[in-house]
Amino acid sequence: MALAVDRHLAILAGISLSFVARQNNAPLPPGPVPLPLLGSVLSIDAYEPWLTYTEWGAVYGDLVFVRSLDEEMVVINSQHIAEALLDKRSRIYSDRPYLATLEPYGLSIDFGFIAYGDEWRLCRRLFHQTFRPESAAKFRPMQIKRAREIIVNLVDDPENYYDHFATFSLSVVMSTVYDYNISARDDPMVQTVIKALVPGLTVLSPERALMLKTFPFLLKVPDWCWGSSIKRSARGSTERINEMAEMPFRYVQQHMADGSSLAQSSMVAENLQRMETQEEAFKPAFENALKKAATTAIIASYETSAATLMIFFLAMVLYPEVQKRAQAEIDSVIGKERLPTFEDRASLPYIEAVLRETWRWQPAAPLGVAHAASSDDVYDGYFIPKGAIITYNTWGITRDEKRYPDASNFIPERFIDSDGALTSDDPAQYIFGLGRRACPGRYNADSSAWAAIATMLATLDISPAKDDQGKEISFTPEFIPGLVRYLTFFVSFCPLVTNSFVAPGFLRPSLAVFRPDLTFIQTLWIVGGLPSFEKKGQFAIRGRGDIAIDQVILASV
Ligand code: HEM
Repeated sequence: MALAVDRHLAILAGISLSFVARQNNAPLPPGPVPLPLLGSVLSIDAYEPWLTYTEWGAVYGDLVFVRSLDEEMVVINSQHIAEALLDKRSRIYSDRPYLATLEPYGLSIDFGFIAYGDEWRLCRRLFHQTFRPESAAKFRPMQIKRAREIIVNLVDDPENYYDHFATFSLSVVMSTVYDYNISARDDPMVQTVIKALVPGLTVLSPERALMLKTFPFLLKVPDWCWGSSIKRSARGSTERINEMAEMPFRYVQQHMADGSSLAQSSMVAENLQRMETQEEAFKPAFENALKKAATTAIIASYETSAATLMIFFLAMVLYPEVQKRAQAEIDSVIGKERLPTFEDRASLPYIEAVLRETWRWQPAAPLGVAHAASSDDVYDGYFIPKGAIITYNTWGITRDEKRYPDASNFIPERFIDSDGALTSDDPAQYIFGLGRRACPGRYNADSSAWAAIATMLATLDISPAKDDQGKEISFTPEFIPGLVRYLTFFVSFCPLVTNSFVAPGFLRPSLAVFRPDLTFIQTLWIVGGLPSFEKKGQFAIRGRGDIAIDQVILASV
């Protein structure tokens, strides 16, 4: 009943907003001709909007103007223009689009989605101190240790590979931010995170964002009144998210108060020590920003890192010759007596090329995170209006056939020149976004992905599973759309019995709230038509030899 009411209100909201007339007559970038009221909303591929934007790029060029209902959007289809606007004019292009649901549901704790301003600046500065390249390097031994734990978990429980990738993402970030070691099963801190994010994010959707934007009074109606379900669910979500932010924070404070050596080198501990020397008046704002930066790290890293490892797994199954070549490089450079460490990285160019191709082939965030123009601008003769959503089509860049011939295939060799050295083209330069809002966790993300990929290649053979007759089970990879894109049949359904942060199946419809390029109509389409989660294919994982697996197990104890 509540859902039906919400949907009706959402439709009303959409219609009323679409009557808002645009006053500006200045020339805009070329783009599809909008329908009255609806704009181009019905022409955009609801599952994979980046495909539509890429097609429009071929027709209209690298800068495309799109109107969807009341929203104005500029799609950037080339790295060159992205650099020119997001980076060189970052003063104008560093804001985020307004999402009416963020604040009421407690999700403004994620500074990745808040407006460009002083609070964002402080959060980002705190975050950067821990995650900038020089500081991030000190976490590498921990990342290697965690990567080896993936192998132990995979050998122990190969079916739930997704959970092991999720546990890896979470264990790396919890160590970095709180110096907290998560336990293998039923960890209380992980349960708190799950409790906060599963229901918290599931109740969110662009429908509600649009509804609250149009009918903000819904947050004020008394509890007994019709339409109050939004207010109550918002309140519950905020409470759970606050607990998720507070619990690990208190853990660090307690260890510091006990004088324990634990938590001395984490992001939170280091900054709490710094805070001691600050003026009293500044301390509350500083502590608040620190909590935001810490919680953002958890939210931002978990999904992206796990999704990347799934893409790598898929590539190894579909391209066995790549897997063999990568293993041969490890065997010849490192041998079979020990496992890869970061000291080996420079001597393993093919592994590096595999990582680059993993970033490029199926980018985890195909449209990045939308920016917003904070003032009017003119670029290359085109007018970009203040408030326009600026969508950077990362996917389109990865599919540029001039730069990446045979772009839909996984070919690490494209990053190796004729002398066997790496080329200067590194997709990490664009898949993490650009400008002042570019991903500040990218060095950590890059090291985590390298550690996991190199360790898995050194120790495991990954192949398609076989049926009872010994025939390989064929499958067609399917993805769940969202801010982060996931393979469907990898998805495990039961996050609460393991340490995985939250199953992507639960998260998907809700995270769409952070995709302001998706309107509520598209979201209904997606939510109504999510592919089933039945496992359509399963992978076989085998150790590459007892020595390697033994080493992993010993090293991770
Ligand atoms: C596979 C890994 C990852 C990918 C592909 C990725 C990608 C991105 C992208 C595309 C953005 C938006 C950039 C923009 O607005 O232009 C972003 C933002 C962000 N990422 Fe990542 N990310 C990854 C991992 C991580 C990790 C591990 C962390 C933290 C440890 C992290 C923290 C953040 C934060 C805090 C923001 C918001 C920045 C801001 O708004 O100022 N990310 N990421």
